[in-house]
Amino acid sequence: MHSDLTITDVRLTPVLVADPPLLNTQGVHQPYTPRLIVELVTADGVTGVGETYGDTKYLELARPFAERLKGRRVGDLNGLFSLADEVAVDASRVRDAVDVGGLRGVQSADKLRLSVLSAFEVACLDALGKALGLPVHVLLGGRVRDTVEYSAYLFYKWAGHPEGVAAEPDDWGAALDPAGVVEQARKFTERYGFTSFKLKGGVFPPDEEIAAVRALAQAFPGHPLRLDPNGAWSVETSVKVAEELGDVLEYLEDPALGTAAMAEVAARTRVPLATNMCVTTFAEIKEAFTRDAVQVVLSDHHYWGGLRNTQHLAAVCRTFGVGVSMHSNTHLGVSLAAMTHVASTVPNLHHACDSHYPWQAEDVLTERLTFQGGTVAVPDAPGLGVHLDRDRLAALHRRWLDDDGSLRDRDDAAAMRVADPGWQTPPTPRW
Ligand SMILES: O=C([O-])C(=O)C[C@H](O)[C@@H](O)C(=O)[O-]
Ligand SMILES: [Mg+2]
Repeated sequence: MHSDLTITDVRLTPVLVADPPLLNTQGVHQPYTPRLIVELVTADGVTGVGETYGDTKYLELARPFAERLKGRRVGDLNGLFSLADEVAVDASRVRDAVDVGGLRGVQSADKLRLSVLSAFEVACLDALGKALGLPVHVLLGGRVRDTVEYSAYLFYKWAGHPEGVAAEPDDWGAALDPAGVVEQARKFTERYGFTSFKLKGGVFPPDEEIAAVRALAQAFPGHPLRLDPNGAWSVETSVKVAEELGDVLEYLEDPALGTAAMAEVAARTRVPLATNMCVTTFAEIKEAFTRDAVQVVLSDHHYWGGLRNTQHLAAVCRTFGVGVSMHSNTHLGVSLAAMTHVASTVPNLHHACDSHYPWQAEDVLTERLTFQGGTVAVPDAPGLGVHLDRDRLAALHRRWLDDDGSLRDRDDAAAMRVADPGWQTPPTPRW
């Protein structure tokens, strides 16, 4: 085959995607969330697509990265890492604190770079797969399962965004107590067939969240349950919750903030601890694994630096007897396809992956990916196996263009201030 896989054009399309009023410990989701769609075009006219965070700090890096990509080949995946190193990160973008709108550990320049690189890596793999007539999972070594299991990602939520805020309505209703959480879980099972459940916690005092998980355990006996307060609890509170829910939890996710606190909790409970906050980079693995601070790492190909880095992470976890699964943040179908391809290739993936996708009624694809029995079938068409719907992409981009800038950077605390003007990001531990 003599196809010319040189990248001749790169298109960056920031979009704003409708998001329901989902609550977390920092605040509430904005009515629209920024995402970035990346397209690479090769000399032969093959287009590859990727997706990542769309906030300004990612766009700032994606633009120079895109310029540097032109003239390179889509198969040069290793070269992406040296290219990323060349892109300067504005120091003001890197704060020694948990991300204001993503709850995915401490921000660093490298993590920002990797979060951008990952979209280009996925787009390269998509283009390569299309050019070769092979699905992305084959380029990653081949799938070891035909379907990938996802869990129902339950959130406390309001019925709607605050009055006066422009937003798309949703049909999920409010969920602010145990009965509301169980009802939401039932909708998830009816609509998508999910059989395991994760509740986003850190929103209400721990006793209320314990009651919600107990109610889930009663409504869905024997089903895997997780609770994730995003580091909102002290070590003592974490241990207490672990004791009270030890008989029903598959794992407790990031009960306390940071490796030291997680190690202390882990030493005092038999409930496995999972994280997408204290192990978010390769550099954080050694200390966490040495201290036995976490038993499951939730990879996220966006900030771990792509699909191949996710496989590397899984191999490290396997070596150390640590479990692996996948974290998610608000995302569209391009990312769900990428997650599904890589998850299908990881032999040691024994927990259902997270996905926000059911919360996103909007997408940029001609055909949405579907969950059946809580699983997504691994696409076998060339590349990611998805196609962009240009009209939808243009409409979501138009929304981004029309925004006055207030929604272009996700900030859950700012969104909460619309309803509660005195709201500040709560200090941790909150309880
Ligand atoms: O597992 C997690 O920590 C997440 O999914 C982080 C997200 O930011 C979640 O808290 C959210 O969407 O509010
Ligand atoms: Mg989490």
